[in-house]
Amino acid sequence: MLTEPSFDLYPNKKAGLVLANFSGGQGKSGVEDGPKYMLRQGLRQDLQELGWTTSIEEPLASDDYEKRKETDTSDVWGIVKRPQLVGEATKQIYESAKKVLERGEMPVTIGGDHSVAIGSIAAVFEKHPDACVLWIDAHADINTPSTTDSGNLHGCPVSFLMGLDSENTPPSLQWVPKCVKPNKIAYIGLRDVDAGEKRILRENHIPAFSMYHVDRFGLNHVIEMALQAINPDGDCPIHLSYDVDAMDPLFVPATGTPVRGGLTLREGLFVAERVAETGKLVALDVVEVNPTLAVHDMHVLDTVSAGCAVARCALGETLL
Ligand SMILES: NC(=[NH2+])NCCC[C@H](N)C(=O)O
Ligand SMILES: [Mn+2]
Ligand SMILES: [Mn+2]
Repeated sequence: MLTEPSFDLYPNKKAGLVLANFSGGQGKSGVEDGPKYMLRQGLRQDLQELGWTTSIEEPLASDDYEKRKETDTSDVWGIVKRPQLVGEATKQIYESAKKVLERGEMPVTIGGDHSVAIGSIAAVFEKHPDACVLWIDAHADINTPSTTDSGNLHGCPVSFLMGLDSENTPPSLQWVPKCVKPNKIAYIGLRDVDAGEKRILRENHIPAFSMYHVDRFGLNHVIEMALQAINPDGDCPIHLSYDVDAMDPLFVPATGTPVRGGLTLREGLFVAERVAETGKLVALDVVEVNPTLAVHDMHVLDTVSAGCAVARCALGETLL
């Protein structure tokens, strides 16, 4: 018995694909090609077959961010790499996601590295201040400019959205609204969390479920606990920010920071299906697909298909 998912916020089933072809939040190139590969894999047709009308936004089309990433070596702020580039790109993504929301469409942001969620989440909270975030990831991405070891901003988006350590926010990211409260974000899939991040999670009492919790309680129960923590009455819009590295590299090999011991492909899709079932999905990010890092074609296909499947499941694909 399968229930046809309803999408309370989008009764007309309209979605806007925000192509966030951006790699500046980390060092490796190739993740900017995620959107291109996922579209080539048929993502747009897939969603249309599920009954969604889709539009496309290309917020980064007017500037060559990849070129600037290669050439502008002066874009640093202490240890933080490319704050100017990330600040500008995420602002563009924010503007596009806002347009999509204003048209009554669901922003489906296709990365790109996970820094792009700064833009999509900022836009969602502006329109829906009561929203909550489910962050599916091997990583917490909650480093601040003071705690980051890598200086990569894809490891920091949550800290900016929460306004943590805001006196150390690079000027180019000071536009980011401090919109996410600690009881409005939950994590599932964590297994590579930096020491400073663990401290932040603990001090702010952020509900964070690692792979240990998935094994201890089972994924179904973990999802219920996560939703209960951030959305106890079940009536808040849910932003699903999905880093494909939450799934095990066996299933999703072509990603920049793979960590073994992750969710199976089925578990990864179940999370998205369960969120669809709530009827409260307000926005989706699918990030960190990096086709360049595949060592053979099968890796590309596995990773890109997994990313597309996450989007289909979140937007209501059922297993009839
Ligand atoms: N979105 C990601 N894949 N993030 C990985 C972050 C890794 C590490 N914690 C860092 O700060 O650099
Ligand atoms: Mn990750
Ligand atoms: Mn991430």
